Amino acid sequence: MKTALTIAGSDSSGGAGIQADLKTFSALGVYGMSAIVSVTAQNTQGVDDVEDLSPKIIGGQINAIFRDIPVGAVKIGMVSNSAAIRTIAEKLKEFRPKYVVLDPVMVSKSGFDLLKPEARETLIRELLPLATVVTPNLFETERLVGRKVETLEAMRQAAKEIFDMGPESVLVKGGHLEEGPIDIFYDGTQFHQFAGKRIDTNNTHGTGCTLSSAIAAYLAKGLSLADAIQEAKTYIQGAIEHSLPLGHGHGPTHHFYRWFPEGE
Ligand SMILES: Nc1ncnc2c1ncn2[C@@H]1O[C@H](COP(=O)(O)OP(=O)(O)OP(=O)(O)O)[C@@H](O)[C@H]1O
Ligand SMILES: Cc1ncc(CO)c(N)n1
Repeated sequence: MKTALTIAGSDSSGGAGIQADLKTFSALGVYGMSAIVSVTAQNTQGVDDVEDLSPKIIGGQINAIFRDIPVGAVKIGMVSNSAAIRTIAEKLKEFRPKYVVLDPVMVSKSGFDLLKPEARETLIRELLPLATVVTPNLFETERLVGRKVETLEAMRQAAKEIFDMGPESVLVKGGHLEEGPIDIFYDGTQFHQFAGKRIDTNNTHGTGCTLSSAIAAYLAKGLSLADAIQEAKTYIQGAIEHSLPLGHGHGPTHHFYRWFPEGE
C-alpha cells in the first residue's frame, strides 16, 4: 500500500486543510496519515478562530508516524507560526522523506492569517529548501517575491526567484489569473505550463489543498514529478467540476474515485 502524510491545519467544515488532504489521498488509493499543526474553527464563509498545537505534540505526531510506518510522500499545508515551522523542519531533516510537497498557505479566502505574517521569513528560510516542489498561489507568490504578480510572464520570473530560495522546483498556481487557471512550473532548467479549463463556480474552498495533496499522492504512487502534477491538475479539475453547493459561502471540492479511472 502506498502512503502519504499531511502536516497541516484542521478545517472543521471539511473542505480544506487536513480533511481535504485525507479525502484526496483516499480518492487516489493512497493510505493517508496526518500530523495536525493547528485547529481552525471555519466554514465555507470564513475562519472564526485558530488554536495552534504545541511544538511538542506536533513533533510527537511526526515521530510516531515515521518510527512505525513508511511514508511515501509528505504534503505540508498550514503551519501557522515560527515554532511549529522549526519543529517540522527539524523532523524532516531527521526522517528525510523522499518527497515533500509544500503548499505555503498564508491567508484564507476571507482574509484570516493562517500563517502569522512574522513567520513568513521562517517559512522561507526553514521549509522552502526542504521542498521537492513548492506550490504558491498568486497572492502567496506576491508575498514571497515582494511585488505584484498578475501575468504569465510575471509568474515565470517569480518562479525563478522562488527557485533561488532553495526548493527543488516551483509550481506557481494561476487559479486567480485572468487568462485562465494556468499553473507555471520551473525546476531550475525549464518551464512547463499546466493549463486547465476555468469552471465558473463559487465552490472553490480547498482547491489549493486538494492540488498539493494530489501531487503528493501521485508521487507516492511512483509517478515522475511532471506526471504527478499533470495528473493532479486533472484531479482538481474534476473535483471543482463536481464541487458541492454546501454552506452559504465558497462550497468545497468533491473527492470521488469514480471520476478518476486510475483511482484504486
Ligand atoms: N475555477 C477554476 N476552474 C478550474 N481550475 C481552477 C479554478 N480555480 C482554481 N483552479 C486550479 O486549482 C488549483 C488551485 O489553484 P488556486 O490558485 O485556486 O489555489 P489556492 O488559491 O491556493 O486555493 P485555496 O486557497 O482556495 O485552497 C490550480 O491548479 C488552479 O489552476
Ligand atoms: C486549515 C486550512 N488550511 C488551508 C486553508 C487554505 O485553503 C484553509 N482555509 N484552512
